[in-house]
Amino acid sequence: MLPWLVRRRRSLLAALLLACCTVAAGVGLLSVAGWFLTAAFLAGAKLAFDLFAPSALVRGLALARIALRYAERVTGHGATLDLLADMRTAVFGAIMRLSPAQLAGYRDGDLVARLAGDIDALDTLFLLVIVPALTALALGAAYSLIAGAWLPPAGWLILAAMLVAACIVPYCLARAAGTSGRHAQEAASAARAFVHEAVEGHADLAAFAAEPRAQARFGDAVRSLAGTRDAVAAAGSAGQFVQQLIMGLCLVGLLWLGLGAFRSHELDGAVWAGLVLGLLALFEVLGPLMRGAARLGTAAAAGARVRALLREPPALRDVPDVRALPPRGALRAEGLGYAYPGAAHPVLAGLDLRVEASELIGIVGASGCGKSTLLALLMRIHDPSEGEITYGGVPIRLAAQSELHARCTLLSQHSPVFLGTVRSNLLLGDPAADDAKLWQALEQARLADFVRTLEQGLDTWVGEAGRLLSVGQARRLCLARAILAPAVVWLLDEPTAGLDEPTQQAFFSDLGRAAAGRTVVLATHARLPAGAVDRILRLEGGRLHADSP
Ligand SMILES: Nc1ncnc2c1ncn2[C@@H]1O[C@H](COP(=O)(O)OP(=O)(O)OP(=O)(O)O)[C@@H](O)[C@H]1O
Repeated sequence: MLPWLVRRRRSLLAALLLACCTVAAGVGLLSVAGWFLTAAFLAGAKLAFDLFAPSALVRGLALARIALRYAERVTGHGATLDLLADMRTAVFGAIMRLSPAQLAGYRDGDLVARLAGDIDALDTLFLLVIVPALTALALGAAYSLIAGAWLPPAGWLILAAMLVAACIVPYCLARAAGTSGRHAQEAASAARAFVHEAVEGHADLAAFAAEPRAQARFGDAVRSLAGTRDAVAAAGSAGQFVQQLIMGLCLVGLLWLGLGAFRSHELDGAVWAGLVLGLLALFEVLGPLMRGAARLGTAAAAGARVRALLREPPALRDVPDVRALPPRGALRAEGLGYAYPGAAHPVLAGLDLRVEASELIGIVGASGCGKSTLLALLMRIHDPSEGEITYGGVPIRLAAQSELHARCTLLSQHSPVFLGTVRSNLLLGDPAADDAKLWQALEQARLADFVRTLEQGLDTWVGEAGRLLSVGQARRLCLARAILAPAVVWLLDEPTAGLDEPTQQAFFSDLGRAAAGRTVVLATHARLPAGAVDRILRLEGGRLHADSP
């Protein structure tokens, strides 16, 4: 967290300073009040005591403490929220750098857990550990000096008690609660991931009557979470107990040392009362520290999970000196080979392909023969194990990924509909598109008639993952988005899946017109009407073979 803490150092230091001032005002208030009341009582008989200055000081310190506490809370929480926002932005950026294949390695919901729960757990560190520990040490040292000036052994006693209570006890507590904290964080993340999966697969859980089993598994997950949290809370309570014990012993020590000094007339009775009450106020700072130390194990586990994500190197990086891609050009693959990690056989082996600019190519083949894999390689979602892909003569692995993705767009079987409206989903393809252009794309994707029937038209809410649309409508929405993208190469993977036969045929018949001079590589199982594409290739045995159109 150090780089983020350094970046927000001004507001964090301000929060720390305000916390020190607040505790100092509290200690001052109780010390002065204790001294004042005792001195006034002792002077009562003599009737010669200045009441005005000390009572003004007490009121001043009381008001200052309230104002400082407010300012400290506002600054401290503001700084922490900024810190959390910085971390979330960085983690989101780290997720975005990863390739789809790398992201597929994370359990559904786990990334959300890292972005939300893990980062939340880290906010413990500043407010509940760093601030109270530093405040306790700074003010403990200052108070020991003040007390030491009146009564030297009391100074040493307070210093020793603060060191033990602010450093040694929290350290031991953090160690004792570390394992339970880690388990608590893992259990919380598992429970989140479980909810995510259950919502995603709800229809299937219902269809297979698996809801009671899911319920039971979720019950186990949250019971294990409660158990680990109990252990963390128990460690925190033990820490508080030890802290109270140290505080009590220190207080008894101060009373005993003060009594000796009072009897031998080395210490004024009022000062003695002031020192005792001030010490009580000083110990207040340790309360949050014990709670924070108990949660350090959780924070450490959360930190490790976030760090692992931030440090995961992206599978695909731009080379240092990227080569510019021409605006248009032929797409070529030579000797292409690809095997999924751990697979016994390669999906593609020695595949050659040449698609001229503006050419429409259809790729057919049995399910599982590698059509989607080929399109993913052309889009550089993975790099081939063998061979080279070029666009306009430039190897795509030497080009900037952003430039390649500006040239090529992929409509895959897994293209998502995002939470939002028809319009917001379409604007992803072309953020500057006006309504006329959006309707034109909907027409080409054969979705315009349906959208016209909707009361709110383009501004109709499509729900999470397009749940308010049928599968076919969702695919057509993704297709319209691809049509809107300024890319000159369309890689279409089963674009008509979920459409009825007449609509499929109409889509293919319109494809040439919709593509309007773009290069199209279309993978499909559907029957292609005559003239829909310029050439049809069959993918078989990892290679492409000519097929009759
Ligand atoms: N992420 C993956 N990890 C491991 N193997 C994979 C992965 N994706 C696909 N495969 C395997 O690679 C092979 C080719 O899959 P691919 O999806 O490219 O075929 P396809 O021709 O598009 O199939 P379909 O027509 O059914 O969509 C299949 O045997 C599949 O099991």
